[in-house]
Amino acid sequence: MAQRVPASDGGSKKTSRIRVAVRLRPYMVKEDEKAEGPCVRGIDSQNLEIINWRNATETVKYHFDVFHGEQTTQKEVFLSSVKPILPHILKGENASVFAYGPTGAGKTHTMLGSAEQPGVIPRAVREVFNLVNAKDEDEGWDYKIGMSYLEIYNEKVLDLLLPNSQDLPIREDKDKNILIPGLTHTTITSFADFDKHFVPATLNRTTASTKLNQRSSRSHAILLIKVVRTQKTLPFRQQTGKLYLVDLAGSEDNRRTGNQGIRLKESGAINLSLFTLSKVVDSLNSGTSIRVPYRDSKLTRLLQDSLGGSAHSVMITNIAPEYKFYFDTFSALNFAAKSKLIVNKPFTRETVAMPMLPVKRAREERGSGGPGAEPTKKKQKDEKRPEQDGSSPSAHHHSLSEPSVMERLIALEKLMMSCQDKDRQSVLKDVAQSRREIQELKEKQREFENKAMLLSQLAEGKSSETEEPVFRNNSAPLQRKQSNAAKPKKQQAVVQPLQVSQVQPLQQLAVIKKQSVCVKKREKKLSDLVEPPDGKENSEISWESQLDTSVLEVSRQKILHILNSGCLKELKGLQQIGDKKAKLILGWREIHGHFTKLEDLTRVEGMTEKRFSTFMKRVVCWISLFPLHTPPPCLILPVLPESPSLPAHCAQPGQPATPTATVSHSHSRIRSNVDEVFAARHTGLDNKQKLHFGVTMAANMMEAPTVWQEEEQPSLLNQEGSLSGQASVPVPCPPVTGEELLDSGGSPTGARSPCSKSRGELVIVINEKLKNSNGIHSVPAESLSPVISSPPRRQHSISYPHHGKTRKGSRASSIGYTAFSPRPSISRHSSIATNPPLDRSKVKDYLLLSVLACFCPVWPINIVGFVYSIMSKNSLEQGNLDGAVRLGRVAKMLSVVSLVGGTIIIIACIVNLAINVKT
Ligand SMILES: Nc1ncnc2c1ncn2[C@@H]1O[C@H](COP(=O)(O)OP(=O)(O)OP(=O)(O)O)[C@@H](O)[C@H]1O
Repeated sequence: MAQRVPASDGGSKKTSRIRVAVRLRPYMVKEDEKAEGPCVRGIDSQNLEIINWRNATETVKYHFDVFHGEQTTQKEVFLSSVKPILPHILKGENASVFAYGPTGAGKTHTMLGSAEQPGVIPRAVREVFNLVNAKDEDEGWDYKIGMSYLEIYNEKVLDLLLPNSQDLPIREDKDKNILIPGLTHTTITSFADFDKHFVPATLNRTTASTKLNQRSSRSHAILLIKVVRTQKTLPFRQQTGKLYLVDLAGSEDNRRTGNQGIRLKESGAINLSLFTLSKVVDSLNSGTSIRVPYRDSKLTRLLQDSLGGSAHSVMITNIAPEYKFYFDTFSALNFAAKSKLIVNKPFTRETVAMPMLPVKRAREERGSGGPGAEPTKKKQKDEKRPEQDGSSPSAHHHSLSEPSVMERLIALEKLMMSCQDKDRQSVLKDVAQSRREIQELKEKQREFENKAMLLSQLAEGKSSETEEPVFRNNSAPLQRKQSNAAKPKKQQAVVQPLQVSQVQPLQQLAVIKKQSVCVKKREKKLSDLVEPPDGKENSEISWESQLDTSVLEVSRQKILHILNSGCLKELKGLQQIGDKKAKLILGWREIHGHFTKLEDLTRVEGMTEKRFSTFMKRVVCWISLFPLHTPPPCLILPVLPESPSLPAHCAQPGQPATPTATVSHSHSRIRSNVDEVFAARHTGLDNKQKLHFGVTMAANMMEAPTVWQEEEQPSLLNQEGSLSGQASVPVPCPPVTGEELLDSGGSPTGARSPCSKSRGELVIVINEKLKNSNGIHSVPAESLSPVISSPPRRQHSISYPHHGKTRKGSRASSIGYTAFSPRPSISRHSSIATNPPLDRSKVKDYLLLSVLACFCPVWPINIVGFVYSIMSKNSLEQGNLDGAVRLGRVAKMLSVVSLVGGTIIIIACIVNLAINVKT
């Protein structure tokens, strides 16, 4: 969550008055200067005077922060007015520079300038890069710079980086931060990079010629430069500073501009927004007004932060010396004079990029039915305390956990996460190497934790039985066995982030379920837990407790990852997140930086606690079952010492014996990669039931192995933590049948229908090739149940019992996508898998054809065709290729019909005419 850290000076809360500079442009026509002389002139570097229109023998004097005379260069303006505020944005504070003044007074010249005389914008951006580059590496911060560019034209917010963009909405979050969901934000790495994006975007800005300015800006342009700096080490603080560079459109007297038609309309919008700006300034100055009318125009809404907000602001008021501009100049100076009284309250926007410790602890606390919110808060405070004083026992935990180790682990984890994108060969190498390193680090970490526990026990005088260590061990049960000889209660230690990594999915699934819950779960059905039949939502505990914390944590981190780095489309792919919410999330990110924890989502507009909890239920379940960025769902088959039989409570009356595969192994773990698992055929299932079906089956798959763990707790590891000897691998039947599924209440006895009678059939595809870098062997598919087939890798097998055939498609890793599909339905999933992505080049443009058709006398068919072709074009621009193709087809059809029909009509007319002429 973004925090407001007061930008303090010497401990006192800092306020910053808007700095107002006035710049007088030189005469454009030298003759004017000679003929009438200027109506305004500078007295010194801060004062100027203008002729009093009531009495021409008097002048009115003004005092500003800076006065730039006609001879002032662009560089001087930048150095004295703009450069001083730029360092603030590197500290997570906001800054804004806006040019104000009548049309033709030199605002664009000041802000943009020319190639020979670059203005504030290029100089400021270059300076930001200079400041970042000058930062010492040893300071320990990473800097990232990005840009957005928009214009407000006729009260529409348009993205200048995305030509032909639509009007974008302006939103405000709970913390009064203004955000524009959907606005393009581009990362820039150098000034040249900035130039590459900025120059063409500037050409997109609406300009036109008026009587007073050859190239008059018809819109307000706002360039946003965002600097995000992230600490390289724990606690990975992240500060986001924004620089707004605003070139306002000039106020216009339409009697003099000669505006008509569209120019007049533009002028009306410009004047109205500037009038609102002046009302805002008035109301801020009066100090009594209850409501500052920021919302009365888009301009003031966007500048809300800079006027009476949190930015360090500089206003450059441009004025012209000519008499014809007298009243504009006079009112601009009055506006500037009252603006300088506005006081802003800058603060640093700070987030923490990575959670320091696993969240599991919080859940454990809740699960223990213990303290409510207050004690939890207290605990959190306690956890923070060691950083400050380091005197409490828990301080030992922190100090002994050695940030450097944590950092290395996290770095390794990152490496492995990023490995997904690399070539598989190099990935395997990296992973193997990383695994070795992780193992070493884990050992080291464990040592520290043991010491930490010891110290804490000594300090608090409690036995290890009752003590709960700060770090929990979520490592795989097989590894834990080693140290579990004495079976201390919940003796858990080690490093959560590691288990997010790609190399660990099997362990994650192996510990998918707490042992005590697994049997109950068979009887109760997970579907009930995900969403109970009465429609009421279970408390968070009831569903979260069904998943292992490590899996839960991984899922949470995945969601967090998507929330923090996902594009609009990816966000929309999350359950419960529609277009609007995705945009709001993007906007929230814009303002606050990263989501530090999932609960931050509730701070996004419209995301109530209830919605959040539903969102979590669905998404966490799906992701935990089908990780998106990890390899396809894997199933760990439990390894038992000697052909163990299924525990009595797991045997189902009337159910065929659980098929068992016997495998000989001399390696540490037996691991079956269930390449893709899915169900087919859900006649009569609605979406909700399909969701239950998917979740239930997958959860059962993961649950099944732990059933045996409960009773047997087999210890197959030798000293090196590896397994030897013969092992039997029981492979469960699909644990939930279609009938069970439809009967969402479930049988109280937990008895299940035989697989053969099920309406939904689970097909497990075992990847025969699996023999991964770990030396882990797959379970041979032949030795498994008949329902388990072994198609080549990356093939998906769906069995339709009533068709008596199996359909195969190349649906590699598609389960992951299903987990993110807006409506998780298996049928949809299937369609995603079978429809290859459309090639953009295949979408044809029928605009010309439909325009031609418009000349045919078959109205309104041709007009409809024309409309369709435009819609197709729009869809293409919005990335909806499918829609574009469909609309294009209709457009083509209508246009062809129009052309053919029109041609026939024309020919008929000509023939008719010819006959008439003859007769
Ligand atoms: N300080 C200056 N020195 C030299 N030329 C200037 C200066 N200021 C403005 N000009 C020139 O005056 C003309 C009008 O300036 P500019 O377009 O920047 O005005 P503006 O305030 O942005 O007008 P509008 O609001 O209509 O866009 C331009 O040709 C510009 O080059």
